[in-house]
Amino acid sequence: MTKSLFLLPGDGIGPEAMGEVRKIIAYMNAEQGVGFETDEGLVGGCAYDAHGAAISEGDMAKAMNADAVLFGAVGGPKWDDVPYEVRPEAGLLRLRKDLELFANLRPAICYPALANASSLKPELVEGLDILIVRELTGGVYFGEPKEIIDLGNGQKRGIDTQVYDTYEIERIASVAFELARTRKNRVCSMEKRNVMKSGVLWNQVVTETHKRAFSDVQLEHMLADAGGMQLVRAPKQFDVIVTDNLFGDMLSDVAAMLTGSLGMLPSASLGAPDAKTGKRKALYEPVHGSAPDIAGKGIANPIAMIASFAMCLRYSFNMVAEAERLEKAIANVLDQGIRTGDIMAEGCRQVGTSEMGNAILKEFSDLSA
Ligand SMILES: NC(=O)c1ccc[n+]([C@@H]2O[C@H](COP(=O)([O-])OP(=O)(O)OC[C@H]3O[C@@H](n4cnc5c(N)ncnc54)[C@H](O)[C@@H]3O)[C@@H](O)[C@H]2O)c1
Ligand SMILES: CC(C)[C@H](C(=O)O)[C@@H](O)C(=O)O
Ligand SMILES: [Mg+2]
Repeated sequence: MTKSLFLLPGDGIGPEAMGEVRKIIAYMNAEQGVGFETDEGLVGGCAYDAHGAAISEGDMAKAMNADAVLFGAVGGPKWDDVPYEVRPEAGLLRLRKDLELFANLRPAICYPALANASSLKPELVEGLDILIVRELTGGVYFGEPKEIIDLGNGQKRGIDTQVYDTYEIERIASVAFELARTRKNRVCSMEKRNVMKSGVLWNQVVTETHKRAFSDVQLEHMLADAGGMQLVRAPKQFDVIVTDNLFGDMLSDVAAMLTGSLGMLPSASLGAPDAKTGKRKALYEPVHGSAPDIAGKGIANPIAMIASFAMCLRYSFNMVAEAERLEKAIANVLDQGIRTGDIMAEGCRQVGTSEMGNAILKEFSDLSA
């Protein structure tokens, strides 16, 4: 079986974090004979600089044909004034939409050694293990019309449209219920049915999907604003949270801070399994952005990117033991008190991006021996 990986490091700290994953891939090929075949392309601002588009057609085709895409981050102030259609973020949105990556899995795990790094009291986050399942190809991100119109009276109107069809809600709810069965068997669905028609439909379809095929899973509904509050009040009450594209974006950044830093949160963006082969298209992306404030300094935390690669091993290549070993390597390095600046604490040793990557690779290779 081929194992093709298409790497899109992107902008800002994206290439810095991806460099650490590249080392792990090289190690797995050289020492474990895994046989990953890698190729690389441009996405985001760097693609705009090279081709005038946030991703070229050639790189889109490569992403489409790869077994898995590894994505770094895009964006930055350099491209603040480029036309909206070709802004860096458009490259990521096109990848998600064209590859039909409707299910974005964002696990928020608080590693024991980092309970003190969260902005919340340690007892609230110790042992935290929640999974946000974010709908990724619908909602207000892609709904039409999406425009700014001139009203002709000195006023303009900005329009975004929140749209969800039954099948979109059904398939993301099914993913959440299936994943809950492998965890604590609980799903909390978040929408705003008190204000939004799409929220009313979301609530109905999740309820019906549950009744039809997943009644063994415990289901709860919560208004998304209250859900945000509960996430910081008592986050451990949740197991799996399923929500729409925009609420999922915001709630996952909130969840990131429960784990200590945005630099800790990985994600997997998955499509539906192919009817014939069972294979699903997939892109693995840290939740954080290009972090322009620290880009180029060699101090970014590469853990979100490395943990995204662990998700790739698990979901795209069924290399579950290797994924667990890589996650254990991350936990061990944190236990040793090795920290990048964003999760630095008293008594720990502060390191840069590549030193953190090297420490994780060493643990990974020790655990593999
Ligand atoms: N997936 C993506 O490519 C993605 C995601 C979010 C934002 N963005 C883009 O990134 C740019 C910057 O956005 P932003 O500043 O709102 O969000 P950001 O995630 O880039 O940064 C927010 C804060 O978190 C810190 N941070 C983020 N990742 C870190 C890491 N790995 N290690 C240490 N610190 C880290 C940053 O230094 C910054 O202070 C924007 O252009 C935005 O559109 C891209
Ligand atoms: C960069 C941006 C398009 C993206 C999103 O809004 O989905 C990011 O914030 C994320 O969380 O993945
Ligand atoms: Mg976001």
